[in-house]
Amino acid sequence: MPRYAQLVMGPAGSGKSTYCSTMLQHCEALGRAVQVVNLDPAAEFFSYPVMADIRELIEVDDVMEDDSLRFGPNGGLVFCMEYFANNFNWLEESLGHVEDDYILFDCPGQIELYTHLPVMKQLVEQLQQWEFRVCGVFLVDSQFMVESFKFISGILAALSAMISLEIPQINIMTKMDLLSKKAKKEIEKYLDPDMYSMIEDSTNILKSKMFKKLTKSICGLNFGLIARNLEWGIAISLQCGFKQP
Ligand SMILES: Nc1nc2c(ncn2[C@@H]2O[C@H](COP(=O)(O)OP(=O)(O)OP(=O)(O)O)[C@@H](O)[C@H]2O)c(=O)[nH]1
Repeated sequence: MPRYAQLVMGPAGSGKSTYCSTMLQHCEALGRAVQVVNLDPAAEFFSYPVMADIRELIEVDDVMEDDSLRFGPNGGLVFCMEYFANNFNWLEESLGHVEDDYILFDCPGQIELYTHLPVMKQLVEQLQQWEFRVCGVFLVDSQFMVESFKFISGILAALSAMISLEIPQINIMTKMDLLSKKAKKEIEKYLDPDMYSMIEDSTNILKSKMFKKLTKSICGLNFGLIARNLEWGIAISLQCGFKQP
């Protein structure tokens, strides 16, 4: 039997841990066994039980306090993730070998891990060798997607993770409950975007002529097709128990 894994990715604060905790509750309610692994060596708090926690292997604080390394928070995180990549046997031991596993990996928020550093790709390959079918779940805070140029930057981040990891990926807009009624309506157009009308939106909002021109040329690329192929979904906030403020 194959095993299944979701890599839950996205910028800092986009809702990765909340997604994992909500999925766990949701699957429990459906009677499906799902486990969560924390892969963020800088995590301070999460509200779900973990089957494994990277902080048992290495923690950012320890790396930053090490006088011979002298890393700041970002360098420290990259160091931790490289250390993790050299010690996948820790993960193998922690996961054990139960058939029909379904595991959510709560990943760190540093975007460079998904766009150009090799560690997440190495993790994907390792999981595949252990017979996991791996899927990416890329979260973006919907509040950062309500304007066209922000949407374009969101799809570029998601696209770059998808290309670098080469796995099926679902892209999710989170925190919908925090949007105003108007913004919620607005955001629907991003589910099936028409980049030509977005060019108009962006050029009305942006003040700098150069930035307008750049946004226009980016929209002019075949972004409509890319955005549609990325298949955005919306995290159902009510799953998380959040209420409209
Ligand atoms: N209102 C609302 N708040 C949310 C939602 N999802 C997450 N949050 C809040 O957003 C904050 C960040 O959420 P996390 O789940 O910790 O985000 P993360 O991506 O794991 O954060 P990092 O691990 O720091 O990268 C927390 O205060 C959450 O309670 C949502 O759908 N609605």
